[in-house]
Amino acid sequence: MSQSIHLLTPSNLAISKHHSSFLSTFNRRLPVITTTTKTTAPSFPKLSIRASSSDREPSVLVTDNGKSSSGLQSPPSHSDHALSSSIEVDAVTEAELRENGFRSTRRTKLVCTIGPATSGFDQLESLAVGGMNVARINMCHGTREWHREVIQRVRRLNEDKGYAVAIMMDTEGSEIHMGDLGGASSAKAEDGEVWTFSVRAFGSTLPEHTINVNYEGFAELKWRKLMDDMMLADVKVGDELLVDGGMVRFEVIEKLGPDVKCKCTDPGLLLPRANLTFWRDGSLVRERNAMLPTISSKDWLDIDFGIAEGVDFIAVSFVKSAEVINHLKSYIAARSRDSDIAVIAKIESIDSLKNLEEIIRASDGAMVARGDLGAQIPLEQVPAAQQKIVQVCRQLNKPVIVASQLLESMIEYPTPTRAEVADVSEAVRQRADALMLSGESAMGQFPEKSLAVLRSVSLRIERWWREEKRHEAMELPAIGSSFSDSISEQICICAAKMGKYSLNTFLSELRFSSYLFSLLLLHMEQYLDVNCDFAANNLEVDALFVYTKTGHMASLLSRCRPDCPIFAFTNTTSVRRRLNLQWGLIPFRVSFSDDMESNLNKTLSLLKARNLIKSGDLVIAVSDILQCIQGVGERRTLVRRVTRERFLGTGAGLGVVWGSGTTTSGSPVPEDLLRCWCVSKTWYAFIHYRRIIKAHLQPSIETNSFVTLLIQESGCTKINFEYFSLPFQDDDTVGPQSRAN
Ligand SMILES: Nc1ncnc2c1ncn2[C@@H]1O[C@H](COP(=O)(O)OP(=O)(O)OP(=O)(O)O)[C@@H](O)[C@H]1O
Ligand SMILES: CC(=O)C(=O)O
Repeated sequence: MSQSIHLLTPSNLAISKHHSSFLSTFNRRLPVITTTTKTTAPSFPKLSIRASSSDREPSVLVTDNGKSSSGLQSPPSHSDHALSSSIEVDAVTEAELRENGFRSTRRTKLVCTIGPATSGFDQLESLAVGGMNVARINMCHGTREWHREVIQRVRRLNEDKGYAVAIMMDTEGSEIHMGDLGGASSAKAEDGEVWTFSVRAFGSTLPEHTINVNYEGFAELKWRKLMDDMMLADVKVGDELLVDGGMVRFEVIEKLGPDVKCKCTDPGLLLPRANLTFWRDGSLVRERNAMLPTISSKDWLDIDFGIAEGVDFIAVSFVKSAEVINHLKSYIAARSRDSDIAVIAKIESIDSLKNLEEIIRASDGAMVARGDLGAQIPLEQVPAAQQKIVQVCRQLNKPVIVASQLLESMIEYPTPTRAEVADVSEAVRQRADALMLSGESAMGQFPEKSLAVLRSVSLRIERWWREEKRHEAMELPAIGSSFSDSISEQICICAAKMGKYSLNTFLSELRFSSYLFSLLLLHMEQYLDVNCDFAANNLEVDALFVYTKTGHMASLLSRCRPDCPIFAFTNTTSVRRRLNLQWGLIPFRVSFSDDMESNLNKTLSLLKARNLIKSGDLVIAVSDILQCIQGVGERRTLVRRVTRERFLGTGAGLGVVWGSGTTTSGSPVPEDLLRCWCVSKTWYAFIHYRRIIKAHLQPSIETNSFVTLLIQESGCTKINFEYFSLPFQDDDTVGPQSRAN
C-alpha cells in the first residue's frame, strides 16, 4: 500500500484561473515588471512521496521504545515495522503525536531535579514517560558518586528506550548555605524559638536547634583580621537572617565566637543546604557574595566531573557577569574539544540582573532561578524580573527555564494550589522554553504527579493560546552576526509565520523586505494551483521540518514560537538531547546524506511508516545543511563567467535565488541568497533551469548594482518575470527592497 503526502510546494508552474483571487492579492503586492522572454515552463510531476513497508531505508539508529504513559496509546513495538526503527524518537512523543495530532503536542519543556525521591531507574523512567525532557542534578547535594549513578541510569534509559532526556548539572556556586541536617530531610523552626547558626564542625550529629553554616567568615572574629574586606559583611546583632529566600526568617540576637544565636520570627520548614542571606536596615547585605568567586574550587572539580561524564548542560550559579561564562566556555572547549556542553546562566542575583543582556548573550541559555533571586530582590519584583529575563532570552535566541517553587505545596500534598497553577500558566503564557521542578521531584512525595500537573497545565494553556489566536506582538530583533545567519533567520521567521497565520493574515503582514517572503509566496501560489481542496484562506501548516546538524536553525525556528510543532531532524544524539530543552522542538535523530531531497523523502517515509504523518498533512521544511547539487558547479561557473564577479557563495540547498552584482561600494555580493529548502522538487528544478537562471541574471548584469530576485507572474501562457532588487549593504545587512528597473 502506498499513499501520497501533500507538501507546501509548487507542483506545477502554470497557474489556473481558479485562484485568480489569491493571485490578484499576490500581484497587488508585487510591482510588476515583465520581460518578453519567451520561456516554456518546464513540466514537473506532482510531488508524491511513497511510503510502504517495502521501502528500503537505511541503518537502524534506535532501539525499542519505552512503555507509554497513562492515557496515551502504546506505540507499536519494534518488531511491528522494521522500517520505523531507522528514526530515533521517544515513545512519549510518538504516542502524543498519534493521539493528539501535530498541533496538540506539548511545546513547553519540562526539567526535573533528581534527588532521593527520583534517583532509581524505575523512578527515572516514570519521569521520562511523564514527559521529563531534562534531568537536573544539583551538585549542592549528594556526592559525585551518587550523581554519576544517576547520569548512568538516565543514559541507559535513553539507550534502551529511545528517550532523549538531557542532563543538566547545576553548580553549587559561592553562596552561603546551611549544611546537612544531620541526616534529617527537614526540620521545623517554630515562632520564637532560638536556633544556633554555627561554623563549627559537628560531625554527623548536630545538637538540638543547631544549624551548620558552610562559610567560615560567617561569624568568627579572627576572620575579620585576615579578611579586612569582609568586615562589612559579617552578621551583626539585629540583622535579619533569611533561609531559602524568606521561607523561614530569624533575627540575630547574639554572637558568641563561631556561633550566631537567632530567634525565629517567621516559622517554616528548614531544608538541608538551604541558602542564607542577611538583611540590614531593609537592605540585602551583598558584599560577602560579591567577593566570593562565582565558580568556587569545588565547582571547578564538579565541572571537571560534568565534562568527564558528558553532561549536556552546565548551569552556573550566581553569575555576575559575562566574563565568567566566557571563561567557563573556554575551559570546557580546552578540556574537551568535541564537547557539546551548553552553558546555562542562572539569573539569581542583583548583579546578574544588572548585566542581564551581556550574560545572556554570552550563555547558551538562562534559568530564572527564582529561589535565590527572591532572596536578593524584594519578592514583589520577581514576576517582573522573570518576564524580562524570558523576553531577553527569546530575543537573543537562548532557551530559558523558569525554576523554583512552581508547585512547592506538592512536596507534601498531592494537589497544587490554585495560585501555583496560575503561576505555571503565566510561565507558559510568557512562552518560556521550559519549566523546572526542584524539591517537588527531588524529595517530594508526589514527583510524578507534580510532573503531570506541569504537563497538563502546559498543554491546556498552549491550546488556549492557539484557540484564542493570541499572536504576540514581540519584536524579534535581527541577531544574525553574518550574512549567512541573517538569511537563516529570515527563513525561519517566514516559515514560522506560515505555520501560524491564515493566508490573509500572512499576506497582510507581508513586507517585501526579504527574499524569502517572495520566494515562499511563489510556492504558495503554485501550491494553490494544484491543490484545489486546499482552502486559500487556510494556510496554517501542520508542522515545520528542520534538518540541522548543529541545531542552530531549529532554535531559530523555536524562537519564533510558531503555532505548529517543529520536527527537528539531526544526525547526532547530543544535538538531539540539547534541542530537547527548547520550546516546540520535537527532536529526531536520523542519518543524513548530502542530498537533501533524499533526506526529506527518507524522513517522510519513516514518519509515515510510523503513522506520525498522514496524507494531506501540510509541512514546510527548511535546512541549514549545505546541499550537494549535481551540476551546480557548472552553473556556478556560468554565474561567474557572466557577471565577472568573484564567487562567494556556497550553493547551499534548494531555494537558491541566483544573484549577482556588486554593492554600491563595489564589493561583491553573495549569490546563494537563500538556503530555504522548501520541500519542492519542482522549485528545485525550476531554479536550476538554465533559461531561468539567465533570465534572472540579465537584470543584475544590466543594472550591475544589486542582487535581483526572480518572481514569476502567473496566469499567462508565457512566463513573465518580475524583478526586484534587494540591496545588500556593505555591513551585510539587507536594505529596503526596490524595483530593479
Ligand atoms: N542530590 C540530592 N540529594 C539529596 N537531596 C536533594 C538532592 N537534590 C535536591 N535535594 C533536595 O531537594 C531540595 C530542592 O532541590 P534544589 O535543587 O532546588 O535545591 P536547593 O538547595 O534549593 O538549591 P538551588 O538553590 O541550587 O536550587 C533540596 O533542598 C534538597 O533538600
Ligand atoms: C534553582 C535555583 O537555584 C534557585 O531557584 O535559586
